[in-house]
Amino acid sequence: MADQYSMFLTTAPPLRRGSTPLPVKHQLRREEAVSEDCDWIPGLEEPTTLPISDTAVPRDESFSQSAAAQSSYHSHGGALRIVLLGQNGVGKSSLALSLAGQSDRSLSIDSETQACGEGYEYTVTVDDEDSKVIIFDNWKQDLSTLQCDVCILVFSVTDRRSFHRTAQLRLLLRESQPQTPIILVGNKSDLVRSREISSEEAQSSAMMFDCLYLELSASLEHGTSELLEAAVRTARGDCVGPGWTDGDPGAGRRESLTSRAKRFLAGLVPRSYGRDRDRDRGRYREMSRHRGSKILRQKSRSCHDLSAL
Ligand SMILES: Nc1nc2c(ncn2[C@@H]2O[C@H](COP(=O)(O)OP(=O)(O)OP(=O)(O)O)[C@@H](O)[C@H]2O)c(=O)[nH]1
Repeated sequence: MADQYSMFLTTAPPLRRGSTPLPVKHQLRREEAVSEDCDWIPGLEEPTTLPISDTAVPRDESFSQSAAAQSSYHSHGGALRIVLLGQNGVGKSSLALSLAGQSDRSLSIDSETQACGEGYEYTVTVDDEDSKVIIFDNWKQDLSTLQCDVCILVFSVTDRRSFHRTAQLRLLLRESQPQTPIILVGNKSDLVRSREISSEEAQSSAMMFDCLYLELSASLEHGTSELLEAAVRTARGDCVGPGWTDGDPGAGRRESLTSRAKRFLAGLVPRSYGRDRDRDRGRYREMSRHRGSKILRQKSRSCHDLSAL
């Protein structure tokens, strides 16, 4: 009995002060515990207490270790490396193929990535500038060793779990790859009836993580050219933030946390509220000018113009 007790003492984990922040992996587990509809990804449950930079990275089918090349784009002849990450079945492969069909270059498989059975290399022209691009749709390396110029996190708008998965991936990336720019992509926008994630929800989420959100359909090739352009600009370092629009003079500047928070809150208010209020005010002024305020004071009983009530 005494031996058992001493064994317990030697193997028990060290006590953690309440004020000590939990490792990200544990935070994610806690998040799962309080979330009703977010299933935990089995690959993240591997028993380990090592820091995330060592082992605590997702290991689903897209994340198994491999000896594939992992050098930065500088050692890839200046090619911009774009990686697609996301839950299985969200359409990463379809998207990679669709992106490959979006430029006027001849598609070819890069010799190095061909050996890994993944990756498409081609040249694309964005903003009158040619760029060599390599797209990986099935990154098989440890996430902490990921070296790319932009990371596209893909979820399916018809699958809430895949949306939560991108949130988990964003946390892991921010932890291990804080400099890697991220673009959030909601795929399968063509499946309107089975949609589970609204554009507003995804947009708000993207704002909180300071990344661009794009919605598209890889099957219909709708929105994929916009994604390719945004990915190339981001990879080049031409900042494409959440508030970025084509030709925006503010492009390249980082938005302050305050204005991001404001826009996030604005996204939570029903969009029609402000519009309708302004429209009604405008209508009131218009009517006052043409018909006189006397008419407005008479409340209409007509069902055709409820705004007069
Ligand atoms: N309706 C619709 N279906 C899509 C779209 N994109 C992909 N799919 C379908 O979703 C399924 C999964 O697509 P994949 O491209 O294999 O998804 P993946 O993320 O690469 O999956 P894994 O290789 O398992 O990681 C396929 O049946 C595709 O045809 C889309 O935009 N709309």
